Amino acid sequence: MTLTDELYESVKDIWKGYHEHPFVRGIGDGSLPIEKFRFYMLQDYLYLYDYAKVFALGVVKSTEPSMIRRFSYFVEDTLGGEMDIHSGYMERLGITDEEVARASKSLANASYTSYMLEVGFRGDELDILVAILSCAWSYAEIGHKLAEKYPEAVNHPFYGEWVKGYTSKEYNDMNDEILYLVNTLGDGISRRRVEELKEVFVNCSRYEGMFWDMAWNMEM
Ligand SMILES: Cc1ncc(CO)c(N)n1
Repeated sequence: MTLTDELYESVKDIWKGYHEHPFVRGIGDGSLPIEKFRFYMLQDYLYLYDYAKVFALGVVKSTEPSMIRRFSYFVEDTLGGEMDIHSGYMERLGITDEEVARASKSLANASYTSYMLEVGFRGDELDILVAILSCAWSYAEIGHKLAEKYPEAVNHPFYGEWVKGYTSKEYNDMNDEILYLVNTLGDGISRRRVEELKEVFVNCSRYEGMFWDMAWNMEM
């Protein structure tokens, strides 16, 4: 069993909850009220700046030139790739730069990003990749399952772009690369280390669940 198989095993019940979540299902069948999505988009936009910073901590913590470059590329891929999905929606939803500048993170968002940053400051490259993995991998899985369960979801006039973004080759390539790096760096680590990484993975997965609840309830 690879490290990522083992990590997956420890969160599969939590992840099942994402696929049944009313917010996620609402994106799939197009029934999600726009105001909830607007709330989510702004929060997720703020989230992604910190997510990029977690990758940036990987630049700081890495010693191998190839890893420094990988992390730097992930920073750029987040700010310039994934955030393109957001920019399109921000415009359509009328969320201006001023509104972003004035906005503050919800408690769930602030807790989640603080936790990931703390793992990044405290840990090494592998901790950083595992903290990131539950985000990247669960969104790839959500995109994939939505496209499978709701074949029309990608054509939805509003939510289609979101589903397309997270089922795109670029997004999935990045996730595959993180999976590969976790298994490579994690090859031969001690049981104790595996347990530490599982704790990070489970905590981040629980935070993902809180983020979906926060979005659905528009809860600051
Ligand atoms: C909260 C959250 N988790 C994961 C992703 C995917 O990167 C995202 N955009 N937002």
